[in-house]
Amino acid sequence: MVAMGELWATVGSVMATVMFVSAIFKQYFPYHLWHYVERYSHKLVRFVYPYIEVTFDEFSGDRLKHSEVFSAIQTYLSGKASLHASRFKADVIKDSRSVVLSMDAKEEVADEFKGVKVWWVLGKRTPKTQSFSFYPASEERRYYKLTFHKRYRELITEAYINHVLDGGKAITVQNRQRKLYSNNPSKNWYGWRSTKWSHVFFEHPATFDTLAMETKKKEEIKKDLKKFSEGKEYYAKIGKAWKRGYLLYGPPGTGKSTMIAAMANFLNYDVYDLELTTVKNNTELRTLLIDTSSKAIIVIEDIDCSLDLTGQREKKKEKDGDEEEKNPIEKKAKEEEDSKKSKVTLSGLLNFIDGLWSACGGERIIVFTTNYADKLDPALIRRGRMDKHIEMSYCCFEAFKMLAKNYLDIETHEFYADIESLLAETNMTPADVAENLMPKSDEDDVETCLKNLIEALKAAKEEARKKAQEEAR
Ligand SMILES: Nc1ncnc2c1ncn2[C@@H]1O[C@H](COP(=O)(O)OP(=O)(O)OP(=O)(O)O)[C@@H](O)[C@H]1O
Ligand SMILES: [Mg+2]
Repeated sequence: MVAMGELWATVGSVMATVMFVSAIFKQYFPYHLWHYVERYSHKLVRFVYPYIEVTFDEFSGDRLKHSEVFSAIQTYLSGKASLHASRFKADVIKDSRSVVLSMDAKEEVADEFKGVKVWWVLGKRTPKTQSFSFYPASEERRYYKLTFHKRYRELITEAYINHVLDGGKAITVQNRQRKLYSNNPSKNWYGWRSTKWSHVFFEHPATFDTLAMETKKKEEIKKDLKKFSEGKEYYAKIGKAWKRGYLLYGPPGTGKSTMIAAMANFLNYDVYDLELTTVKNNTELRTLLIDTSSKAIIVIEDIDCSLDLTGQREKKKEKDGDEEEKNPIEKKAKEEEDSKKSKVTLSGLLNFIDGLWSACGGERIIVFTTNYADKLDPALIRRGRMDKHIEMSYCCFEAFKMLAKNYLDIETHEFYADIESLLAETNMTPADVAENLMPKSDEDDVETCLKNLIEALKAAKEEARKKAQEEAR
């Protein structure tokens, strides 16, 4: 197969030389005669060399932009190259833990599509311009050359090339190292605007398998997320921006942040952790939104604490104003402090969630978390903005069984009946249950851990009883 490709490549080069030589002769031929020579020489080339060649350059148009098509082909061929080629170039991905092999220059890789054979070669050319460049290495331009029989022109130029591009993009998404972004304060200490988001690699290990909650609820959320991520056409059909809002509410330690990590891992999305208090105003909030990518979860944690979004801001200001008039020095200091505070308003935030700009980019999930859902302005969490409200509750027996399976590798135990009845009578968060299930030393076995949990549950029950008694008095 390789030899075949090489043979035709040689024939191709001979033909190219013939064309080149004839181009030189062109100057010495009368025009009307040359016209015939050219026509017949092309016919001859097509007859002898029945193959079509298509090249895909590494840089598109302005040379500064990497061609997405070239990258997709490169990724697609990396799998094929590992099977056929003998010289590779290795690239490290996924935080140095895996290596992708791609074909080296001049190496040929054959592929087959619907029974039709095609050949790919990675080539390099150096432009013969004398222009000065700061980046000498970038002068070298790489390209992929695809060769196939002209009989299959339609199949290859349409179906096969689409197949390669889709395949390449799918592999890129799979290998993508996801990122966790956080918004930077609006100015850095030089006084000029710094970049809007900074990121680290997202490596939270939480998944829906490790998340303890009732199976029915968990499956419902997974189904909802899957439907959303596959709903591009549906959202377009109903004329809605492709985004979905989730409100996660519940006491501290019930797994709200863990759930966000599980969602991101489930969907393979990036996470943008938005700290609202450092956003200066509504305009900056919008700029941040525009700068988020698609396939992302935008998170605003503890929304009730982030800003005064309950409409109380104006009243407070008026009250403060009375005091400040009496004390001009303090007034200046207060003004300075106020200027540093976020001026994001409720309407700015609502606009962020479902204003016209919110549709830019698409495929985005917005998650709010709060410990007190009833403290929030109803406008902020009405359906349509926050489409799904999920209560993260205290640990139930079903959630406990999941934690025990994950932490202790057990499905059942003679203590389970006691634990079930204690959990039904006591409120304990999954975070506390998990903490008790963790062995504290090498000597701690399953039984010790479960006993620790039972003791903690009994203590919590006793405490709750005393508290209720005191309140009744
Ligand atoms: N439902 C759960 N399933 C598995 N682990 C959990 C769960 N809830 C809590 N945990 C464990 O408890 C720790 C704290 O949970 P997490 O940070 O998700 O709580 P939270 O609801 O976000 O709390 P807060 O309101 O204080 O932000 C996590 O590291 C996780 O290990
Ligand atoms: Mg949290």
